[in-house]
Amino acid sequence: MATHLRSVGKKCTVIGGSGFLGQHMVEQLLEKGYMVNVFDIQKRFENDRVQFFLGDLCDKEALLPALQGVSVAFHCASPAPSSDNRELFYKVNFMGTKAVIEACKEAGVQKLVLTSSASVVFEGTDIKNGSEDLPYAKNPIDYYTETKILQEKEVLSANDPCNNFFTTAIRPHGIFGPRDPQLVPILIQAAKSGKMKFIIGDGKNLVDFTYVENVVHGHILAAENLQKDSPLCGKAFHITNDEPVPFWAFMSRILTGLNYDPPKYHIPYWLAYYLALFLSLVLWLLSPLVTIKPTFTLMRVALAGTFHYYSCERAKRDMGYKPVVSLDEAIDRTLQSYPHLRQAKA
Ligand SMILES: NC(=O)c1ccc[n+]([C@@H]2O[C@H](COP(=O)([O-])OP(=O)(O)OC[C@H]3O[C@@H](n4cnc5c(N)ncnc54)[C@H](O)[C@@H]3O)[C@@H](O)[C@H]2O)c1
Ligand SMILES: CC(C)CCC[C@@H](C)[C@H]1CC[C@H]2C3=C(CC[C@]12C)[C@@]1(C)CC[C@H](O)[C@@H](C(=O)O)[C@@H]1CC3
Repeated sequence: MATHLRSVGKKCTVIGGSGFLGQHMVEQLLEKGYMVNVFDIQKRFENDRVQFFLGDLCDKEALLPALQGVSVAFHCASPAPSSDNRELFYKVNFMGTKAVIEACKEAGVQKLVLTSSASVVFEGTDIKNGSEDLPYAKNPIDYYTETKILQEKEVLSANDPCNNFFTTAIRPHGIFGPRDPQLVPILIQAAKSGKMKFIIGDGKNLVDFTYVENVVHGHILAAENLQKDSPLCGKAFHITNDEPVPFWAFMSRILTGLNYDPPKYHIPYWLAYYLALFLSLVLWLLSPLVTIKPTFTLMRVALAGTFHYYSCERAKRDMGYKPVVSLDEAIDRTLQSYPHLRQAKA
């Protein structure tokens, strides 16, 4: 109730509001009484209560109309990690984020909440209950992560209380839920083509998978607690389900829930890693002739074979965060939302 009263009459803009996370953000913000603008390069849904602004976030002039009269901007736009396009990541995540910051300041937006990623500290080695104090990855595992680091640094250093401009970053990890175009669809595609037979490593590595509604909840709490002298100013926060789970148990639960066999043969982590490295070299050599998107990338193998779970104590302490949907419930809801990916029983 208190949250609802505080949010009445608030106007916000969701940059990237047509995306997976963005659409869920829009739905919950509307439910909480916010007036919502969406700025995105594409329009992917219809809603009379939302004002759409189509454009590229790299263009400050295009952003300005979407930010007029707005007190909070949520920036959750990014090229898809699978696009593997170095120039595009740099242009949108780094240069584009600079344009977002400039446009927010020019339009008089007071709060900017960035969707960063817990992967900004991940280098392919184990992280157990990692806090936000871990250093940024010195050797980020892919271009996407490299530019998420640049982006987060840019947003956090733009925090400027003297000019009434406050910034914060949310670092989710492994977002999943209805309409996710990435995790479940890629997994099922791999299963359909017979590539999900192997468990990389011993299968005991714990990781975070975070239900999209919890991620949205974290963003809204961040916006509502971001103000002068608050501990959120210029800081990053992990938002997770706070229930780390073995990577392969989670994958198996999704696969069996959609009637696919779970992987059962183990291959050593080092073997999968060198195979993915060899594959990426071959694809790089072939790249002038043909473009192939491999299922097993170095990033995916590293994520599948190591521990990577994070503490969300800082978010609990500074913004009163607590997951609103448990992992069990989240998996059930997600499975129910993909009837078209379910394999008919033989
Ligand atoms: N999905 C995950 O597991 C995950 C985990 C951690 C962090 N994140 C971050 O969360 C955010 C949202 O991710 P998502 O999974 O919803 O991705 P998504 O691809 O579904 O949505 C991204 C949106 O950004 C828009 N966009 C891309 N380039 C743009 C541009 N130049 N101008 C305007 N709009 C543009 C796209 O059209 C799309 O609607 C991203 O910043 C991503 O880095 C995602
Ligand atoms: C070995 C396979 C074929 C497993 C297939 C599942 C993968 C497609 C997903 C498992 C973990 C996912 C993940 C991401 C993408 C999809 C997976 C690799 C991210 C890299 C997407 C971008 C986010 O910023 C990352 C984050 O920090 O949360 C994701 C990490 C997990």
